[in-house]
Amino acid sequence: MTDIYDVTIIGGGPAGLFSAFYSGLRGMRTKIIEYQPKLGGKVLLYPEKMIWDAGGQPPVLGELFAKQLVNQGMTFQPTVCTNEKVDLIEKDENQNFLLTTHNGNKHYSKSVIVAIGGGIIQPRPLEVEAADRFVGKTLHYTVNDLRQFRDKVVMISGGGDSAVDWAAELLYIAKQVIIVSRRDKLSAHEALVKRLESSSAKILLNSRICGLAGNEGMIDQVKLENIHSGDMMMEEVDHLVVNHGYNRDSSFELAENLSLEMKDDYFYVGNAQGYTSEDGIFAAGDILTYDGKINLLVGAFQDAVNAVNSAKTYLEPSAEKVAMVSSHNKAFDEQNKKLIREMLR
Ligand SMILES: Cc1cc2nc3c(=O)[nH]c(=O)nc-3n(C[C@H](O)[C@H](O)[C@H](O)COP(=O)(O)OP(=O)(O)OC[C@H]3O[C@@H](n4cnc5c(N)ncnc54)[C@H](O)[C@@H]3O)c2cc1C
Repeated sequence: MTDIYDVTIIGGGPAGLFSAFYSGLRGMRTKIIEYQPKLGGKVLLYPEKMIWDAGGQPPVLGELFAKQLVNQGMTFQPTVCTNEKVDLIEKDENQNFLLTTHNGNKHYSKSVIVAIGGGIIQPRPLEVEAADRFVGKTLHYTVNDLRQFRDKVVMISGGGDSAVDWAAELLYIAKQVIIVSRRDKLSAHEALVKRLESSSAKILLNSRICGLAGNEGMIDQVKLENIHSGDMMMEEVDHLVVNHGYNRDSSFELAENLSLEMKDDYFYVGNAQGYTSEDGIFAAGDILTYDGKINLLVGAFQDAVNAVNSAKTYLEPSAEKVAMVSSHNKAFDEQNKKLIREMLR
């Protein structure tokens, strides 16, 4: 038999996870569909970055923050389907949504929250022969553990914000930081670039990596080419962090009778209440755009609350437009009693 959920959230990043928490709070049967094997969204790309601006939260590493997001998202035990990419959204004759994923699975829902952020994100690989031999050991696309770089020579390839961020952070940890960029200047926050320029970091501009030498996953040397003169040079390196940006796939198909207003081929234009141009489809997080939209965690959380409240009133027009504050919610009665007893002990 077809199992029809009240709301199905596409994307298990901050917006999707907070939507799942909030829809549970509002008593809606909820499902999350996420393409990656793990929930957490883009935050999983910066596990070792300190997050300072999440609001009411002490500075926290991305890894822990993602874990906390997932725990909160699971409060009301939504159904979670990972490793599934939503490819097609349709409506059936009863006005229920039918979502088909890349592996042919079908999901039925009365409403949908699109929380796909920047889409499915994969780091752009280093285009150098046999680079795969080093991935996970000394060639990194995300930084999972800063301790491995202690007193090592670390090369960072890329000249954008993330690359410069990492170079600045590694100055305090690595023996030597080398930053390599094809551009003729680093294009990141001015203050950070100045800090790097006046530090011990070696900055190699107009250069690209054209070869890696080493054995059993351990890089010994990186071969570089000056993109103007063609001159070659070798650098002795222990670890290589590649930050060449990301490939994004934010595509899915809509049935002919459905439409979502889009901007720049990937933002869904909606409003601050999460409404999109299509009845019953709401959006939250980085995929949504409207005047005043903030593409940060705090923005994703606010969007999530609004999208859930809009989905709730779409399903039950007489429902409160806004949920009560969480401490007043019956769902937490037992836990509140327990926590207060523990505090008073
Ligand atoms: C390097 C970096 C550092 C950052 N630092 C900060 C910071 O310090 N503070 C801050 O507030 N913000 C920061 N941000 C921004 C913040 O991470 C984003 O605003 C936030 O992750 C947006 O959440 P989201 O849920 O909208 O999207 P995402 O986090 O992108 O999550 C979307 C999820 O949807 C999934 N998905 C996409 N398409 C499909 C599909 N068709 N089917 C199924 N699943 C799909 C994706 O796999 C992904 O898991 C940073 C971002 C980056 C890239």
